[in-house]
Amino acid sequence: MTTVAVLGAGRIGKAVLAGLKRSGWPAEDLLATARRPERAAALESEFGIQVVSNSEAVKRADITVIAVKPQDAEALLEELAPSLSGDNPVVSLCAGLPTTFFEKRLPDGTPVVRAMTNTPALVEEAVTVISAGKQATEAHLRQAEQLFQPLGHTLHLDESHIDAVTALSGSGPAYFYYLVEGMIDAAILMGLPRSVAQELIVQTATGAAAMLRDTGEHPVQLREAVTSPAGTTINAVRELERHRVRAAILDAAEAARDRAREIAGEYS
Ligand SMILES: NC(=O)C1=CN([C@@H]2O[C@H](COP(=O)(O)OP(=O)(O)OC[C@H]3O[C@@H](n4cnc5c(N)ncnc54)[C@H](OP(=O)(O)O)[C@@H]3O)[C@@H](O)[C@H]2O)C=CC1
Ligand SMILES: O=C(O)[C@@H]1CCC=N1
Repeated sequence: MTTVAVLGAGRIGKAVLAGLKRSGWPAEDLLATARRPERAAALESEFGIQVVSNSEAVKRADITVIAVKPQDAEALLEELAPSLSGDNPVVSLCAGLPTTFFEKRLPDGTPVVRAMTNTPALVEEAVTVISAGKQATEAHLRQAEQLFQPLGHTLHLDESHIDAVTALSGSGPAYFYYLVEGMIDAAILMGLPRSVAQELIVQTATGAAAMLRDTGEHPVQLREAVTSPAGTTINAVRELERHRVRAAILDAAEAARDRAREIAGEYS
């Protein structure tokens, strides 16, 4: 079996480990790293896997997943480079950092795959996009895909799209939570008890998401089905338009995309 090492098993790294375990990956073929001993101990007890040093992890792994924050990647790569052979693929989850960032710092020929997933990975509802760096072949992409399949959906896209993907699906859950928070506030404003407000809005969000997924209809059609002539919904839609919510969403996504580009510039 392929040995997978997850370097920096925080929120996203843990989601990858959990997915692999759910898919039946043997615990003895999974390795993780952490920089604090208490985190290492927690990972060992939660997953029943070995937590080792970064250099030992890459020496033993057939495929290495980098799941540290972008600002921690440079130091990590300095530590790793002497222990990597250049044959085994490295999969980066770091927002903003291009595959060239890794290719420059790792031994010549190291195949690098860039991936962007999202936190619904924790409930097997992620969407992960993977892109090949210069030395990554179709076989490396398939290997990377195996890691993300247990987390939800996986798509392949050219790396030129990954900053946009980061801004949309990577950050996207936060935008939906923000909308849900606003709707819960509206329920409180109108006097509903907080416990009812939460249930009402979370189930409305879940139901609307299930309709989008299961009917295959365009969101406009689904919205029209809710919006009765001279009814209540159109009054709300008018307010959303008056407050330029759609323009705000476009601007917000572009701002996230631009931050991803800025990160690339900061750590080129
Ligand atoms: N959160 C999200 O929704 C998404 C995040 N990403 C990307 O995934 C990556 C991880 O994000 P996230 O999981 O949220 O971040 P976390 O901070 O939760 O996890 C990163 C982990 O890496 C550890 N770490 C840092 N440096 C080292 C090192 N040298 N050796 C071992 N461990 C180290 C950190 O340790 P410590 O606990 O000591 O800080 C931390 O536990 C980021 O690059 C991010 O851009 C991608 C998609 C979605
Ligand atoms: O906010 C971030 O930088 C990370 C990347 C995508 C989602 N969270």
